[in-house]
Amino acid sequence: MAELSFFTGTMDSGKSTLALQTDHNRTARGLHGRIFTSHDRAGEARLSSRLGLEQAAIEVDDSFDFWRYVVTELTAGARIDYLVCDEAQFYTASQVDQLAQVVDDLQLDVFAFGILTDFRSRLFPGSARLVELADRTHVLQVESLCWCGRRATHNARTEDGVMVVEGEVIVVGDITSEAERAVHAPEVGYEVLCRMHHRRRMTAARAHAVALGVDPLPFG
Ligand SMILES: Nc1ncnc2c1ncn2[C@@H]1O[C@H](COP(=O)(O)OP(=O)(O)O)[C@@H](O)[C@H]1O
Ligand SMILES: Cc1cn([C@H]2C[C@H](O)[C@@H](COP(=O)(O)O)O2)c(=O)[nH]c1=O
Repeated sequence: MAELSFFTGTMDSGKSTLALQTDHNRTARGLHGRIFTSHDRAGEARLSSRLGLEQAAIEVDDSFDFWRYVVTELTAGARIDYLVCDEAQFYTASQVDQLAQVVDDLQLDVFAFGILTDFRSRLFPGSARLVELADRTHVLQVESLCWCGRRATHNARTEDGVMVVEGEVIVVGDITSEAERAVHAPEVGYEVLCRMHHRRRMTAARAHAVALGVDPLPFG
């Protein structure tokens, strides 16, 4: 039986790497897949991993129809055994419904990868629909860590180094390392945090400033 599988984890937990590995292992066994992504950091129609692997992919915008795409390809004689769908948090709920239809009515496996919540700790619509519809939801095994050492569960956004909780939901960007932050805090960056430090808006830089006594605790 074909399945709709959803693999989720914070930013930098290895989802894109697993997406590329999933495709690689199936291609190596003679299966034929299609790779999809949306707003990848490497640019349009690319699926990239921080480990340096990158692949061409089909860009999914809001008007893209998975069901129509697959049916058109199969009707034209193409062979498709599975779909790999990265950055699935950016897909619309209807697109996730189309993926479920592809699984049920065409018996193709669908492997979807994405973060669950945005910088405000609200579910992305695509991820919410995946949790509702997936046959299996897997949380990635490689744990990202908060600066305090706890498991990171939340994605924080920073603007000029300061954590923000208001703004556009989609802003493509990357995790900023401590070393990068020390030299230059980018306009928009991301940092993974545990829930407590996300609630308290306590990024690594802020914790450092508090420890040095130059920043008050965020109470009141
Ligand atoms: N220099 C490095 N050496 C080893 N592993 C790394 C390095 N840089 C990133 N990683 C690992 O790469 C993974 C992030 O990969 P990626 O697939 O891009 O994540 P995601 O798609 O979840 O954001 C993490 O598991 C991280 O530990
Ligand atoms: C939290 C959050 C993230 N994004 C963007 C930032 C990145 O471009 C991607 C996540 O990619 P990854 O492969 O999982 O690292 O999503 C966003 O647009 N809005 C957010 O709230």
